[in-house]
Amino acid sequence: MEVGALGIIGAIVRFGIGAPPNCPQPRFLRCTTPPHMEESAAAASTSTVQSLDNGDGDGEGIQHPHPIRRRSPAAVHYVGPFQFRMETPDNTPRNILEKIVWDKDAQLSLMKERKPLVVLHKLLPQAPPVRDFLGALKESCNRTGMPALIAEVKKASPSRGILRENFDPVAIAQSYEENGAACLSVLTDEKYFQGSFENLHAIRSAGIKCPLLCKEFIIDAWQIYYARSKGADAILLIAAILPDSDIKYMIKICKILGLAALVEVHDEREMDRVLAIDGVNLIGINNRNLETFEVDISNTKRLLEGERGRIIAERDILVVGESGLFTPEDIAFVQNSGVKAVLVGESLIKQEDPGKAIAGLFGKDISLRT
Ligand SMILES: O=P(O)(O)OC[C@@H](O)[C@@H](O)c1c[nH]c2ccccc12
Repeated sequence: MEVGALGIIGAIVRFGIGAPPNCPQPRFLRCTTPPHMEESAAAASTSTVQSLDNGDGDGEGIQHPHPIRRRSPAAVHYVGPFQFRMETPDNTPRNILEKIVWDKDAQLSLMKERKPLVVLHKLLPQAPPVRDFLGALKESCNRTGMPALIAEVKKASPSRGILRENFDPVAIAQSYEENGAACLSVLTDEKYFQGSFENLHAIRSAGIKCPLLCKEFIIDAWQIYYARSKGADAILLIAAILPDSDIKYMIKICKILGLAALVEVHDEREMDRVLAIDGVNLIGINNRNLETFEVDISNTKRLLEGERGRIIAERDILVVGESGLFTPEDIAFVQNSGVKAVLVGESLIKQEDPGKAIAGLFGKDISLRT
């Protein structure tokens, strides 16, 4: 029952009430330990439950500070026969990325109930064999002398709305492949990007040879197994939403499953965190700030300058320039900054034939026909 009376709320805020049974708990990140990972995860001390900032702003309790919080449930307050939830800064998402992650958390609980990890694990032998995502990027880059293309199958986005009304994911994927894409990225988030795991599965089942990146907001190891069961060859790990320990742990799972992990960063701080993690061989620099949607392609250049660029070259890490690439000049700009691959959605998907648009974007035909 809703209580509109500000007076009551004011009184509660002022005087407080006894903590109800489900009062907000300290926030936790939860990461499921798959059955066969238990030992190695423990051995590597990549703990499966990490505490975050306790919220008082003094940094105490921070193990892996990052700005995206997990949802803490709104406290239910009781005033006589009334019951209501109070909106507080703790249970209201601060930006779109946080909202996406909180919604994902809720959806995931349902999906995991329907298909627990032990069940999912048993389905994996039936999944199509993994393809070499990183190898395909390197091969394409060597062949064309230009950044390899990861072309994105993307119907909509929260910043741009619907990008393409007449959306046939398999036809788009085929056209991308014929016209020189090295790999494909398939959005699977339904609520904000109108993607689906069915699209990923359909593309994989249609005989597409390009390795597939499952473009998802991964916050739980369960999703990696699910992506593999639907035919993914690579997954995305977004540094802005994952603590270092989860990134390390998830990279290990990817290794076991033979998947490539594209670790996405947006700023220097995230880049430095990721460079401190062993086993990272594929980094994406997102030119779009996922919290504000601002796009600036010079972000790619900035993050590859100086010491960071040197470390990346020394370790032979392949870097992908992501988002906001529209012209051959944009491609040349990120190539000169040091990327060996680009991830492109909007500028291709909006064209009548997204595959044919590739030659326009690169300023030349990069298909195998040449
Ligand atoms: O459509 P664009 O501007 O070409 O961007 C593609 C891709 O980089 C973008 O979709 C993306 C990059 N990282 C993400 C993380 C989640 C969702 C989407 C993304």
